[in-house]
Amino acid sequence: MASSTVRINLDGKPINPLTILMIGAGGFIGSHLCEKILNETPHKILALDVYNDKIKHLLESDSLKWAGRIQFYRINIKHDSRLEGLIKMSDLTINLAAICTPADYNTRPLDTIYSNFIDALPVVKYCSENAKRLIHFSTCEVYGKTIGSFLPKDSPLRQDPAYYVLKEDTSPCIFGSIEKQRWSYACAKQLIERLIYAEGAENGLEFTIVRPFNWIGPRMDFIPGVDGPSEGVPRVLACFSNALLRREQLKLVDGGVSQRTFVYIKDAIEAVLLMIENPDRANGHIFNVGNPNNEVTVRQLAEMMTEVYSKVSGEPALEQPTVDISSKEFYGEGYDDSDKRIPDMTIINKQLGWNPKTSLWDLLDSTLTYQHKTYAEAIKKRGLHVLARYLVTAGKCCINFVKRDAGAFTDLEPDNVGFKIC
Ligand SMILES: NC(=O)c1ccc[n+]([C@@H]2O[C@H](COP(=O)([O-])OP(=O)(O)OC[C@H]3O[C@@H](n4cnc5c(N)ncnc54)[C@H](O)[C@@H]3O)[C@@H](O)[C@H]2O)c1
Ligand SMILES: O=C(O)[C@H]1O[C@H](OP(=O)(O)OP(=O)(O)OC[C@H]2O[C@@H](n3ccc(=O)[nH]c3=O)[C@H](O)[C@@H]2O)[C@H](O)[C@@H](O)[C@@H]1O
Repeated sequence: MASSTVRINLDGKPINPLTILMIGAGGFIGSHLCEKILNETPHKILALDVYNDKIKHLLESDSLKWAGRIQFYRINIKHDSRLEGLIKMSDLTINLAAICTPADYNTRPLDTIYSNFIDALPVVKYCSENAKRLIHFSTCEVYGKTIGSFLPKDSPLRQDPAYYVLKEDTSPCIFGSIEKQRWSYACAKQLIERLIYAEGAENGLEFTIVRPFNWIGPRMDFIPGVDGPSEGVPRVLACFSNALLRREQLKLVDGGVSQRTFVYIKDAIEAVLLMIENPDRANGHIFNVGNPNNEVTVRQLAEMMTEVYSKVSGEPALEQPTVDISSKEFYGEGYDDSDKRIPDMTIINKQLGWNPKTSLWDLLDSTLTYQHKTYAEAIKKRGLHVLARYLVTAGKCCINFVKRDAGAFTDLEPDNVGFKIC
């Protein structure tokens, strides 16, 4: 931050520079939060993660204006004795670390529960014991299914917001049966919320709990086979982006009838900054952070993304851009779904005056522009290599390498070798 003017918070109080320990800083939300803090505040960040690819641009150059205000710690919080020391060094801890992709919840339920509950325990304990403030990232999934989803399909009560709008202080948490392992994540997040709340009530922990409602934008998850495993299944934005980039059909799980509200990551991060800088208004609260105006079914999301991507890439959409798939085939046994997620905004409005701004069309436009610029070329190159590999294996051609002798065919990296098929 260039200016040395005193910044004031919502109550007109000066904002003192903070040292913030951000656990999970190398992820999607963490990378945007680091950028925001470094660009717009004088705060220091101790950025903790096992990966740092998404924040490399913030760490690399000494000449950057924020040099010295961010320090990366490659730490796995499952087993690292440095954690308590870092919490003690900081004014505030923000915990983002988690397994949070639905494809893992029913296939790796133990890892999911350990990551979202057991691994978060020491963070809560050290904050409480050392009287340090904690902002913990939970999820809108703690609400589970809506009450309305249990009503008969033709019940007029389904139109009544009392049966579907999700409120922090009154809505119940409704999960499926134990064999529906989808809910392992939501249940672990709910229990850590209850523990944090109890630490606040019994031991005076200063906490804020964030319940994100489908935050999306650039750098979310990975594109399978490019910057993540080929067989990996990321969240819906990256699944659909991947299909669009490869000119494949977008897969609609169980007909794509589930509904979601999507909020632009840059809007959501503004809410988090308000929480950081207004502790008197944020402590002791649980906040929904979402955009109730951006509701669509997953099918509508697929249609909109197809239209936006066609505009962004200049390529016409496929004749049949989507295909239905069962959840069992897509996610495996034990999957279940949230039917509808509309956040009630009363508490965040009252406490922090925050409202999201960006429409679904606009946020998809900027996000898909980013996806196209970042991945389209890499995917084309990889496609050529797969084709070449197939042709060689099938004995249909031989390959002349044109840049360097790359040794075994399997060692080829699209970026450093070219070839001619003959
Ligand atoms: N993106 C959303 O819309 C959304 C919605 C609801 C909840 N959340 C919650 O917000 C948080 C961040 O989500 P995200 O979308 O940025 O996910 P992400 O997967 O991109 O980021 C999580 C980061 O935590 C790190 N991490 C995980 N386990 C760790 C460990 N043991 N030690 C150190 N680092 C570890 C990962 O390497 C990753 O960089 C999560 O707690 C998630 O449950 C996100
Ligand atoms: O983002 C959130 O607020 C929370 O919700 C997500 O859960 P969900 O919205 O179900 O996950 P997505 O992968 O984004 O899927 C959204 C919907 O699209 C569907 N889907 C997903 C991928 C796909 O290729 N096709 C498809 O139809 C899913 O079945 C689901 O109905 C994840 O659990 C967390 O990241 C987070 O806590």
